[in-house]
Amino acid sequence: MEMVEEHIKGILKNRKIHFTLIDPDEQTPQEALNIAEEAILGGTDGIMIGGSTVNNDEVDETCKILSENIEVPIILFPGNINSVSKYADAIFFMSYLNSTNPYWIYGAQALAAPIVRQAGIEVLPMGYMVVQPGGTVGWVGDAKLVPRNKPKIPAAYAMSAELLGMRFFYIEAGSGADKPIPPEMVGYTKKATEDMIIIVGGGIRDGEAAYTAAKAGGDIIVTGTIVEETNDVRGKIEEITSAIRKASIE
Ligand SMILES: CC(C)=CCC/C(C)=C/CC/C(C)=C/CC/C(C)=C/COP(=O)(O)OP(=O)(O)O
Ligand SMILES: O=P(O)(O)OC[C@@H](O)CO
Ligand SMILES: [Mg+2]
Repeated sequence: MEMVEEHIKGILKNRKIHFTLIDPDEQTPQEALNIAEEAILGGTDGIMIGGSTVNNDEVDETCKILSENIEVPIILFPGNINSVSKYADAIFFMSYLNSTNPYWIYGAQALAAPIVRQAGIEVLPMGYMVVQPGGTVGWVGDAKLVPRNKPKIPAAYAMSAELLGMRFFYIEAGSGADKPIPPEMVGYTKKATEDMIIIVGGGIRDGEAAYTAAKAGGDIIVTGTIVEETNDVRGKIEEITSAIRKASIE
């Protein structure tokens, strides 16, 4: 397969992107494969593998079965240094920019670097920022959560992340958040950067919310919890991906 970053940029020339996040903690690898296949039929562009509490065997086994069966990119969204697998295509190599704990800002990255190089997977350098309510990842990551009414804060962080050479920036409301990232926050962040790929996730459950995030300036819209909750993965993802495509052409 072509390199994941090039693949993403190729799609972005024409439209915005949807990724499905699968938490390997929540189901067997075979069940994860079933979900991924349904999500692909629903139009998702890639599968992210991660969770805030996972172990390496779960990540490895889930990535392995996916890599043997699906064509879309498999991208690690690591919760810690044990979330690396050679069966993935790429990893969001992320720094948790609004953590108060140096481990999440830079310690984990230094510990993970040799493991990632050993795995031989593509690296996608990413700034990660968690906004209120923040959920489990806000708590686990000792975050100074961004207030929802301060849209310019992530914008300034994104600008600085771009200056440091990061090429992706993820604004996260927390998995299962009751409300997604406010659209004006996405908008300021997109405008503050020149070439960064802006990823938006947390609490997006339907076409309308996905449309809002894409329309506001999100390049990649992520949904995770919704596939754990619905019994119609394909239909739900179809609703979300068609809303993202609509936001892309308007
Ligand atoms: C660079 C490497 C390899 C590691 C650093 C990793 C960093 C900085 C992680 C930040 C902290 C963290 C715990 C992130 C988790 C992100 C994530 C995978 C969230 C999605 O998790 P879900 O599993 O949906 O949430 P729940 O655990 O609440 O279900
Ligand atoms: O589970 P949801 O709420 O879709 O959030 C996805 C992702 O942003 C979590 O890290
Ligand atoms: Mg989860």
